[in-house]
Amino acid sequence: MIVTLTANPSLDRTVELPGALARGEVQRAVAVHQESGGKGVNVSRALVASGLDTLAVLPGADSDPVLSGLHDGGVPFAALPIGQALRSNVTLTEPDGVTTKINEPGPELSEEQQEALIGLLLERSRGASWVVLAGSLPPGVPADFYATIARRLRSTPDGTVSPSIAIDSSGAPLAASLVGDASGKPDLLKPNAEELAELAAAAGFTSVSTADELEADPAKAAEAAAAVVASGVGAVLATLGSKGAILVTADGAWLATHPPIKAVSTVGAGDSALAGYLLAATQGGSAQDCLRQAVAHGAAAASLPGSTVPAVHQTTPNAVIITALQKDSQ
Ligand SMILES: Nc1ncnc2c1ncn2[C@@H]1O[C@H](COP(=O)(O)OP(=O)(O)O)[C@@H](O)[C@H]1O
Ligand SMILES: O=P(O)(O)OC[C@H]1O[C@](O)(COP(=O)(O)O)[C@@H](O)[C@@H]1O
Repeated sequence: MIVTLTANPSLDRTVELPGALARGEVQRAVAVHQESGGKGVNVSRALVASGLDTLAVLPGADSDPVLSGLHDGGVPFAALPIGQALRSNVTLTEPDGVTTKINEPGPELSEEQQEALIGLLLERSRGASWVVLAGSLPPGVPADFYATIARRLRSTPDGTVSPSIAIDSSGAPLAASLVGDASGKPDLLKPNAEELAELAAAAGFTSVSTADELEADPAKAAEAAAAVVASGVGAVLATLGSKGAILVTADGAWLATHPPIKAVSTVGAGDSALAGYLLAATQGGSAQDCLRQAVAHGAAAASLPGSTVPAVHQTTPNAVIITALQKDSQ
């Protein structure tokens, strides 16, 4: 089973615009899509779509629309009531595929609620193969929340095998995943190009590049990711938007590309890519198999409206081309 934690879930509203976004003008939406979202929630939704065993752990009341959506969508979840409504995030999509996202901060979690959420996750993660810690942290939660959880997941007093840990976040919580001893560091990090640029800087990679440069130059992205792996992370799956993704481990570095698609909405594409990776990993796939399925899932998600996640049969892994890269860090 793959357990996901979304500390800051959201009701994702995607508004399709008839043309380019016109600031300061009134525009009429062509269509609106609404989905339960947040990074871990999306990973669980994508895994359910492909028939995998998963559980989404999150805060929220049973009556909250995010939880009702999970219930209606057949996504198993365990929720901690927090006495506050979850947030709504809005995405504006333009016909040429450009998306603009506005993410709310979300409800504050008290120290007691944070501890209760960790307790719920630890209890429900027993026997899990992977635990995914994903998304931004709500107000009040310290940046090292994921590192603390990773340590606690790995301190199994009865000697049972602890799950592999994946982290997909941004900003301070992402940088905090590189700090401290090995027990707080993830087996897998899933940054996008912007987050890889932040991570590489945090890992002390001196020839830091911008997100645009990393997307345009996969070899450079692999160098940046190798610096992150050298700091004690098991593997880095860095997604590079329409350029595909790279995977860097201690054993090698690879680039995966997919033939061009018509991008409809990229919301949830990164989360779908992570789900594709985990799908292949739990089926015993090699590093290259995992990367291939990640990019197949990401491309399929980007071609679907709103934050719709693809099932594996909607993906085209055979169309993905894998190339080996040099991964020498500085
Ligand atoms: N415009 C696009 N065309 C084709 N594939 C895309 C596009 N945008 C995203 N993808 C796919 O989705 C994956 C994740 O997208 P990316 O934008 O890098 O992540 P995130 O959603 O986390 O910011 C990419 O690796 C790629 O497979
Ligand atoms: O927690 P954050 O960083 O605010 O991100 C949450 C948002 O990201 C999403 O999970 C989509 O993520 P990706 O586009 O990176 O796959 C949305 O469902 C959600 O609204």
